[in-house]
Amino acid sequence: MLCRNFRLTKLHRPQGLRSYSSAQNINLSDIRIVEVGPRDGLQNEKTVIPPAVKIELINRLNRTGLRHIEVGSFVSPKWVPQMAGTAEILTKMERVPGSHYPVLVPNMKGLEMLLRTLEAHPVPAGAPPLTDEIAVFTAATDAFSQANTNCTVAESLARLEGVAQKARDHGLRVRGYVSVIDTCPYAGQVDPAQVKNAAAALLGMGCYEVSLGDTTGTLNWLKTGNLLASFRDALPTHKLAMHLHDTFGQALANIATSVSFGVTTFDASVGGLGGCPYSPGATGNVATEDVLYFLQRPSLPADAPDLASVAAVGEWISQQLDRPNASRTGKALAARRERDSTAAESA
Ligand SMILES: CC(C)(COP(=O)([O-])OP(=O)([O-])OC[C@H]1O[C@@H](n2cnc3c(N)ncnc32)[C@H](O)[C@@H]1OP(=O)([O-])[O-])[C@@H](O)C(=O)NCCC(=O)NCCSC(=O)C[C@@](C)(O)CC(=O)[O-]
Repeated sequence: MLCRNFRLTKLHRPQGLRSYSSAQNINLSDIRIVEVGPRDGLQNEKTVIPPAVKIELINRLNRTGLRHIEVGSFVSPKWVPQMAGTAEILTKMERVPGSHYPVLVPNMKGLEMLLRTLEAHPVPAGAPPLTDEIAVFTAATDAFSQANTNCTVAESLARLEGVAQKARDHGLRVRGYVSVIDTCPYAGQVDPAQVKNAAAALLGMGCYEVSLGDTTGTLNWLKTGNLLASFRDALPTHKLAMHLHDTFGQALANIATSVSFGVTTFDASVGGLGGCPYSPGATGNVATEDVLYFLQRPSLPADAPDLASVAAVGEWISQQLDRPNASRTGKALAARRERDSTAAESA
């Protein structure tokens, strides 16, 4: 079990840090998971996934206690075919009051498509909206931004400013992403100042939170610490989230470092689903099951997501996609379940 309060000692300070005033006591009950499996997890799959499977995935995730689930994208189906049909998913999936179901929007056309969907499907008074949140995304490098959205970072920020304004005018919350915070598959090592500038621009246009994407999964605990330390005094930590692909198996260590810097929101993907279509070789996000196991502690809040239920969803979706379960915790729990049931049968 992790101790309730996590503090880095002097011995563990990332190199180059003389003072560590941002290391602070974190109440682990404050940690929030944004489940991105239905969007980031599925967008890279090679075979077409029927909408019914995507809807069932979201419904099952709803029942685990996860309360923030990214459910799709209003992006060009020519660029990311797997995200076609997000409007249908929004209108057919179950919604839990108080939960958030963000969808990715790259431009005004995407936002208008979402607004038309909301208008065409009014919900009864008192029922939760189809969604109350969009996510906009940019990158730290022009090269990645061009590959992902066919424009430079400056052009994407100019485009997103109007999108964020209009979304907020329609009562939608806006979350932001910055991709390639450490290494860009096209431009190499990224200057932290580029990450900081992009994140500051997103916060400046009204994003309530910016999720920092280690798209290529190259961060380690020390680099994570140095990156977050470089943002001190420039970006409000409580408005930052970490979106950590687990390509090099470092995501949990990077979460531990991020927690010590006061970051309390982490994106994760059930079963470790995913990759990024514009980051060749990148694997999925850190698995939700692994994050829950990592954070588990003796007294969990009553409404915390349930690890066993999330692991069962990870098993189910891995079978649906005919792929190995990428969550180590998920695999360990499945093996334990099998062993217990064999023992029960032979008793
Ligand atoms: C941004 C564009 C559209 C620009 O793409 P473009 O080709 O420059 O767009 P355009 O404005 O020239 O339009 C071209 C065609 O796309 C259509 N179009 C235009 N906009 C839309 C829209 N919103 N929805 C549906 N269709 C759209 C438009 O109507 C037109 O259709 P046509 O006349 O040829 O039939 C494109 O590059 C795109 O969709 N990119 C999305 C890429 C994407 O989804 N990437 C993955 C998500 S980001 C990610 O995974 C990283 C993250 C967030 O997880 C964090 C991390 O890990 O780093």
